[in-house]
Amino acid sequence: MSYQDESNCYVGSFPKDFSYGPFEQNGDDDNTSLQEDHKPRILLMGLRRSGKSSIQKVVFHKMSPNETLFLESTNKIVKDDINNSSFVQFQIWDFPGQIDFFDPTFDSDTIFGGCGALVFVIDAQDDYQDALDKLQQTVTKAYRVNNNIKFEVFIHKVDGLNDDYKMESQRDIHHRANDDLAEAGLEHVHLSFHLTSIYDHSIFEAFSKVVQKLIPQLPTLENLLNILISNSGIEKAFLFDVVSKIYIATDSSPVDMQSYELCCDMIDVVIDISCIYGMVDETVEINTFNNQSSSLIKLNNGTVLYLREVNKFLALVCILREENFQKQGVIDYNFLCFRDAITQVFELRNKCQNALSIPRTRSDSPEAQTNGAAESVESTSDRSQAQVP
Ligand SMILES: Nc1nc2c(ncn2[C@@H]2O[C@H](COP(=O)(O)OP(=O)(O)OP(=O)(O)O)[C@@H](O)[C@H]2O)c(=O)[nH]1
Repeated sequence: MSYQDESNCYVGSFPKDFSYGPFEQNGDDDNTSLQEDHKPRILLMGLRRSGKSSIQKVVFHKMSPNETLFLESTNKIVKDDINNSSFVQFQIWDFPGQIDFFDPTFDSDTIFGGCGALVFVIDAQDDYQDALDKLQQTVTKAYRVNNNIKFEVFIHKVDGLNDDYKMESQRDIHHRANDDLAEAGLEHVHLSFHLTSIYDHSIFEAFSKVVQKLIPQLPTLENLLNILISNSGIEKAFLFDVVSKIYIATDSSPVDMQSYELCCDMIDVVIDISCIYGMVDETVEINTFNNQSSSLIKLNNGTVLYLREVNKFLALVCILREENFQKQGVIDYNFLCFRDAITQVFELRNKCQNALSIPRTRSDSPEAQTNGAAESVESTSDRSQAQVP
């Protein structure tokens, strides 16, 4: 199903109210709350037409890859708030390709200061020398402001390349990008490289890895998954954010792309069936993916895919051998323990967030506003920088 920007339409398999909220949030919007501005930010940067907006729309707004052909060029920073009750909470800022760091109105302190990860997109189907120059400039500028930023390079549009050329490009880009950084005296800065395309699952996999680096609870989640699989005879388990299909954690065994794709497809199947045939009581809520949701698919190679809902936005998808599924009772019991543990992690996180937001809420009060100059300066400059000349 494709994306349509009309009311009452569906976003992929989901009713629109199941998505992350407004389709796009303009940086000029006065309603942008302080709290939103304090979420970790992922910046999408790269040359014009490298595919930044397409990535954001395909991964987070269920736009079909073919529809990205009609996307118009971005000419100002577009902020998109990715926010649900799961661990996936951040803002994505999509930058125009022609951004000029030397323009005096480009406030790099504000832009890079609150940034968690910077995704730099390189069009691998094009000559990438200019992109590499821009990458060096961008990393140098960003690192000077904030040395905690995770730098992620997406070698993008690899769908058009054969396997040999893909590997060759990756090696070449990796080499030249690191040489450029060394030249700038930044040899200690780590760049992570991902081969991506919006036409397959690679973009979801790459974004999963970016997002995971911004989840402080990741080691706990991985630990819980390790305990679950070792006690249940499971081969591989993914904890999915069902709206975006990015996995926010997996156990410590290596991820192979085919397993990930199978699990993604399973989520699509479950959501599609739930939305088409699920019991919908419109007076209560339209959500048919709920705590009753589970699914079992037996494959012809003796393995089983098993999905269980963890909460409204999270699902556990496991791959296991058919003979191990005979003890389903044990698996289900272990799953309930796992779900309880996840709930506790959530509660703890919410407590911490509430504790952090109390001083902020106080500073929003009228009397605090007269004294809280630093906070208000930050928010004002944040918005004024939403426009790029
Ligand atoms: N073959 C292929 N084309 C892609 C891919 N991703 C994006 N494109 C195409 O690349 C073109 C440019 O995409 P945009 O998302 O508008 O690029 P952008 O970087 O946001 O461009 P600006 O807003 O001008 O900075 C569109 O025609 C997309 O369909 C990909 O993975 N593979």
